[in-house]
Amino acid sequence: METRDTIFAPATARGRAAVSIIRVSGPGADAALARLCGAIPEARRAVLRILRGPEGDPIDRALVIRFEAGASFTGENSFEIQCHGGRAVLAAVLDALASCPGLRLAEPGEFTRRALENGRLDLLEAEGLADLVNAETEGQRRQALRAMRGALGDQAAAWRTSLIRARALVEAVMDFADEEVPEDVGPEVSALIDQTATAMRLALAGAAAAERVREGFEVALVGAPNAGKSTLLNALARREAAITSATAGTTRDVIEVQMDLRGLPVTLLDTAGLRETADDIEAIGVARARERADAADLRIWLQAPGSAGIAPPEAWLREGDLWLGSMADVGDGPEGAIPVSARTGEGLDRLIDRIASELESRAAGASAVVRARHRKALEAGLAHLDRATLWLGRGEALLDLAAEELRLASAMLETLLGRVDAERVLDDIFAEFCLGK
Ligand SMILES: Nc1nc2c(c(=O)[nH]1)N(C=O)[C@@H](CNc1ccc(C(=O)N[C@@H](CCC(=O)O)C(=O)O)cc1)CN2
Ligand SMILES: Nc1nc2c(ncn2[C@@H]2O[C@H](COP(=O)(O)OP(=O)(O)OP(=O)(O)O)[C@@H](O)[C@H]2O)c(=O)[nH]1
Ligand SMILES: [Mg+2]
Repeated sequence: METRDTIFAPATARGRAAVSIIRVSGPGADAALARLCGAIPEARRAVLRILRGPEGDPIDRALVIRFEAGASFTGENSFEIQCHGGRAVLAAVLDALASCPGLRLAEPGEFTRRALENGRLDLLEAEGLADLVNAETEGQRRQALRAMRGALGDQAAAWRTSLIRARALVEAVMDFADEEVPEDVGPEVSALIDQTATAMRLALAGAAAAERVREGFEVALVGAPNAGKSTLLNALARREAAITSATAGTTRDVIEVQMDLRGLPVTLLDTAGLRETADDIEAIGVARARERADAADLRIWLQAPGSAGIAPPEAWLREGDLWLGSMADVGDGPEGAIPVSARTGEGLDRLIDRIASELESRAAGASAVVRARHRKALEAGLAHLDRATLWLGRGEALLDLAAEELRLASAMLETLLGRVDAERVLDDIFAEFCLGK
């Protein structure tokens, strides 16, 4: 086996902090540890040591934990330094590590990549781990934790087992083609394929919602100029994110504000007021407003009092979209619209409740298929299963084609689990990781 580099990196964010954690992993870990703090401590036990630089000069008094190969996050010999936070201490510890022979700074995600290569976790779990570190809301945290604990991996492994059995049965029939086949395996093969396909379809049905929870829902504020969209955005964001004015046509660019609505990640979009306009720049803004609102998960149409003529276009409001009577402090809005005043705060809580419960009901349908990569692998797998079923219905001469489709369907599940041609996806996935992860 090739000898690997020993890698190190801060595992905590840089900057002023009480404590910083630095990770070191690889065959040279023990030697580096001895150089930095003398005797090698017992494994998995926090010990307090004076860390020393290459000239023996003290750097810090820090906690050190050593992990042995086979019982560490990466699977390799490794150790952690929990030193005082702050730039100078961190820089000095990193310098001391860099001066150890064979040690180099890790690339983002490299510790997890080694954990994966050493079989400590699979690709789906590594992706879940990345999502957990990136999670900003409760909903994202819960979904990522499920993924990290193997939610989709367990299902995919079970589906793969069923498909391998189905293929073995088909191949047995092929091998016995000239002889008497012991029993009719057709019903069992069909049942295995149908059950697997049904379960995969169910998982796919929840993919869109799961991807939304991972990436965030988009909610667009739309309406005529001066309907109060930007003022409402600012009130919901609790900061002056957008310019507001009594001049119609103030907003041109789409303004995005990230929010946490009851644990769900939401990007709220403020858009240009919709109208026919001779102003070229405003017209671009209006086109962008239409485009983004159309693509958003939810549209909130604002209508100010006395603007009866500018109701939302029929085609616009889709199921779950909301219609607001804005500036409720000034006067009544149209019949059926939810009264809201960004000025007095009237109706804002109710509005947030309505948006949150609409998105919650969508998020409730989320499956473990949280990434486009997973969705595509399952879609491809299902297409192979459909073709397998087709060949199976065409008689014994085409059984080899069915067996091949079953093999390809299992291969898609292996891709999902990262067991085959993972290299290509690994670079993409680990590029999103933080340094030190
Ligand atoms: N200080 C510190 N905190 C941390 C981590 C870390 O590496 N260091 N983690 C890192 O991301 C997370 C915890 N995850 C970990 C996962 C596996 C192992 C580990 O040593 N696994 C061994 C032994 C398992 C056991 O004792 O049960 C193994 O899998 O063989 C350690 C941490 C979050 N908190
Ligand atoms: N009284 C009252 N005035 C409001 C309210 N919301 C907005 N306004 C006023 O209405 C005017 C237009 O508000 P904006 O938020 O800029 O309207 P907009 O929909 O973003 O307009 P465009 O960007 O031009 O499309 C401003 O003068 C706001 O102060 C409200 O709830 N009550
Ligand atoms: Mg505006």
